[in-house]
Amino acid sequence: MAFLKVVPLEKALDVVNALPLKPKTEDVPLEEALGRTLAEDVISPMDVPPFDRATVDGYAVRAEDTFMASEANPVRLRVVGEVHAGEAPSITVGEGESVYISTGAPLPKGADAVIQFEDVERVGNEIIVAKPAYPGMGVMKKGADIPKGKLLLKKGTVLGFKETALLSAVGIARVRVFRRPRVAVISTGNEIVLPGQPLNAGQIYDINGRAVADAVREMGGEARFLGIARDDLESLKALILEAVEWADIVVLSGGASGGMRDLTASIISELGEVLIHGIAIQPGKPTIIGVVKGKPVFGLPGYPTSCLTNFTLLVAPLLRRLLGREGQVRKVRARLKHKVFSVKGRRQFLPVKLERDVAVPILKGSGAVTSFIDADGFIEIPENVESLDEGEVVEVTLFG
Ligand SMILES: Nc1nc2c(c(=O)[nH]1)N[C@H]1C(S)=C(S)[C@@H](COP(=O)(O)OP(=O)(O)OC[C@H]3O[C@@H](n4cnc5c(N)ncnc54)[C@H](O)[C@@H]3O)O[C@H]1N2
Ligand code: MOO
Repeated sequence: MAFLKVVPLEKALDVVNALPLKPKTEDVPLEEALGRTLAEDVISPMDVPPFDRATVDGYAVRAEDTFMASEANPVRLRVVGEVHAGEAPSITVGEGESVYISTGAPLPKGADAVIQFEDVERVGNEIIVAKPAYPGMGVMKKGADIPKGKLLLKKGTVLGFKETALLSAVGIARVRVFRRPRVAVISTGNEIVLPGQPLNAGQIYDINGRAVADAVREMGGEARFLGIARDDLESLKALILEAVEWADIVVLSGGASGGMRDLTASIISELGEVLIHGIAIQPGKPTIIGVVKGKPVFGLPGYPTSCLTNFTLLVAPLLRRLLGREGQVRKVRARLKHKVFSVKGRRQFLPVKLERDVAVPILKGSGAVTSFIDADGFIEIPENVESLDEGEVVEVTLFG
């Protein structure tokens, strides 16, 4: 077991990458697919529209019958029937004929255009056409919207309302998606109280429990907040054991004082194995990565900004792997608003706010929750770099 034997971030990421977690997939009904990630490409099984369809209410005609039509010499066409949306017309439009058609109805055989009713004069059983129609006028061709066989959505796509609309259009009722990774979340500390309860002297509200659980949900995972473990061995042990029964990943945060971090680490090593205890990063040095009953258990620092930065660095990649979204990290380039100094020997992840293409460093420190909340992302300052200059181009990794 490695008690606070600080390792470089690369080593910690290697350990995370080597964790034996594989994405699982499941079929879900379309009405439950919103926010899920596609586990396979979706090809259109049909043409949309499935038939040549009138786009206006009017008269289906053979365009060539109207080519000579003009105000001076209008063409008269006999109306030989009607076709409405939802019907399958058996009627055929012959030379000199037309059929009344409503928007959305299939074009009858023989016809190749629809003239909207405003543009003709109906006299008894005839229409008077004073302007030529052209083939395809007033018609949406079969497959013009979505052709059969088209690649509609790629594996790894997160389904939003546009995507579920597209799936509806082609009649797909079930989709294969990645199973939501299950993350159990535990806060620790005698001073931590759930919002809604009164604060006694020395107490503060739990931020990390809510934040980690909701970050997991926002990413598409399933989170269960198991509560706050008091700083005693048995209470924490019981919660970790409960967590590994259900979860794919367990995330703990905090623990009053350095002593508690050791307590968390010794419980993990008693129940399983501690793989990492201490990473040369700022914030987030006192981070633990362990395994209990085959499930990864992360012990993140108590400071909310440290906790959430390390969630982003270590836990989020694992969630992306399970969600089939590897590599979907958004980065932008920006210019640093002013000079900043860094901690030597630790790689620093400095929260920044973006104002157009300018990155404004947030210097409240990891003890402030607003360091994280006000930030749009963070910049990375290598261990051997002590400062970055005003105007320097930096790469900002965006949160969320
Ligand atoms: N002597 C030293 N003290 C500290 C050092 C150090 O190097 N030497 N490092 C500081 C840094 S950096 C961090 S990060 C923290 C890490 O401490 P722990 O991970 O053991 O966490 P705690 O001590 O429990 O908590 C730190 C801080 O965060 C608050 N906290 C904890 N959990 C929550 C929660 N769920 N929601 C909101 N806030 C939480 C807790 O009350 C503490 O104020 O250690 C520093 N000290
Ligand atoms: O290690 Mo603490 O997480 O620097 O803020």
